[in-house]
Amino acid sequence: MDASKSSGKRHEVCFPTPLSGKEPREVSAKRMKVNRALMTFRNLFHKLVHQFKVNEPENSDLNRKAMVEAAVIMKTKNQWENTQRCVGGILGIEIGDVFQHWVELNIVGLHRIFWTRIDYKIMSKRPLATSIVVADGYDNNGSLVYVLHGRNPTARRNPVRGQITGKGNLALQNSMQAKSPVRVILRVDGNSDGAVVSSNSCSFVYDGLYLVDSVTIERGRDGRLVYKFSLSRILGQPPTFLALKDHGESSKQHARLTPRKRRKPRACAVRKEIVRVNDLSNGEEKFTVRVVTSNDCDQLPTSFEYILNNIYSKKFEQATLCACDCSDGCVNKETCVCFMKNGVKMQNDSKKRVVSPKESSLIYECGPSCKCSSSCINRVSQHGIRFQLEIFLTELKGWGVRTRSFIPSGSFVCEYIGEVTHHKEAAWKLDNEYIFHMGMFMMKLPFLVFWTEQLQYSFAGVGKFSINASKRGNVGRFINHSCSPNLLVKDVMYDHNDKNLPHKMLFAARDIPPGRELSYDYNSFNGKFIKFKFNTCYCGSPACNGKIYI
Ligand SMILES: C[S@@+](CC[C@H](N)C(=O)[O-])C[C@H]1O[C@@H](n2cnc3c(N)ncnc32)[C@H](O)[C@@H]1O
Repeated sequence: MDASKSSGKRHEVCFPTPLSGKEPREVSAKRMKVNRALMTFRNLFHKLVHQFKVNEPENSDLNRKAMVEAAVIMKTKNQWENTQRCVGGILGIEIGDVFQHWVELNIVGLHRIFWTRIDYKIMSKRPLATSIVVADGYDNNGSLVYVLHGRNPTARRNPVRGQITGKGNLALQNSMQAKSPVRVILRVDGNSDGAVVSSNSCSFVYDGLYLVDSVTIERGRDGRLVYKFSLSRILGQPPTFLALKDHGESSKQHARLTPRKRRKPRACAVRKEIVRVNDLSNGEEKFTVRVVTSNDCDQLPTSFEYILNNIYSKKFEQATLCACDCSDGCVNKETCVCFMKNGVKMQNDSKKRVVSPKESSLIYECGPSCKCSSSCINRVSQHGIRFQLEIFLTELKGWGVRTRSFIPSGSFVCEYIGEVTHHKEAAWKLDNEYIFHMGMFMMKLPFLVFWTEQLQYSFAGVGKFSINASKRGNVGRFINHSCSPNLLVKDVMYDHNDKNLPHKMLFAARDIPPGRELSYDYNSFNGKFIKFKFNTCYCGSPACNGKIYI
């Protein structure tokens, strides 16, 4: 029975949301808060899991326990964001954002209710749906179908035929009648093999605002009522990270995205793109680096030699780094001398991720002089790229790089590789777009004796060396600048001991969904350029300061 006939029309205009009228700065400030809350949660969660593993090795439900406890601790410290329930978009959260655990949805205010699929707000004494978590699928018309089960047939007070019961179901029906937008969060299956990562092998992706078009009520085989809500995505919203799939992509994790399996390509998705080069690295990288352009453009990047390691000028003396003699894969961080140099804060977890990318600017990894094997857990960024990356033509910034896989926050993405040269001999005075200036490590000064090496490093200035990737380089040379970047640059030492020549490693500053352009901040100290002259920045971020230093 159709409780409400759909008009059949797609909804063209976005409904007023809490975001309308907000200043771009307010939006980006809130986004930073949301990201900070997520980072705090993940650090706390990892710490608690570790603690529980030691104290309760028998407990098989440690992850869930740690998750709930971390969320409760944050709640008592008022560290949750967007704590008021509201209808529409949520400040600081963008379409395509990925969440690793259900409680993360609660902490950032996207879906305030725990473990229940429909969240609602009471308005004028009636429940109105605010958000739903969906794991169902799409029908042949491209509408999202959301199936809910009603009462047990043996229950005494069975509802009158056709009547909707349950607050959540009622809320969705009310949203349909009021034409009120509902946030849709897709539950995506995945496991931790480098694609979609989550401790409970599923993630959650914010897919934007939808309208409830219709509801049908049927009786299931077991006699229970089955409510089938049909929803359509409000047009005019950015395409989600599944746009790549709409164009015939068949990457490993796309196949796992159950909610969109049967979805038809949409008119608003990205233009048709053609793979021009299958692997720019010619098989050198572990994952292909392909080049794509739209079908009406056959441009290719200007030629350069793809290299996997920096090329140093012979003049540089590179003292040997002190090495560890661990035989346990460096799991004991208190005995590994390389790990110890990173200070008390742990730099990576067992999934080979930097736990908190913001913590330290200088990271020591084990290297060729160490006794440990190349699979030791303190060798995170020296084995090349770990995700499928793609070079594509941006509208205003020339070539750019985007990811084809989900990149979890804190993961190593790639190194900025090229020819390491002294400023005197570098071509940076010319119009060279591919120069990365290195920082300078301050030598220990008598009045700074109490400073740790890390602290001194943070106050270092611009150094004498730069990485020139104009003739030789890797995928890193194509990564553009953004004033709200999703990558962070870290200095990593592993094969030599000259702190003026660290490896410039790029790590994910947050979860990065497939299809998203990668960017870092050229204008920061550990960015690409010295502040000599600037061009107009086209990063398009609400926080854009309009300038990119070159
Ligand atoms: C290292 S290259 C990045 C790859 C480059 N887009 C290309 O086509 O090869 C740096 C150059 O990219 C351009 N670029 C990077 N980010 C930009 C931004 N946000 N706005 C404008 N231009 C940008 C500038 O021309 C800059 O000198």
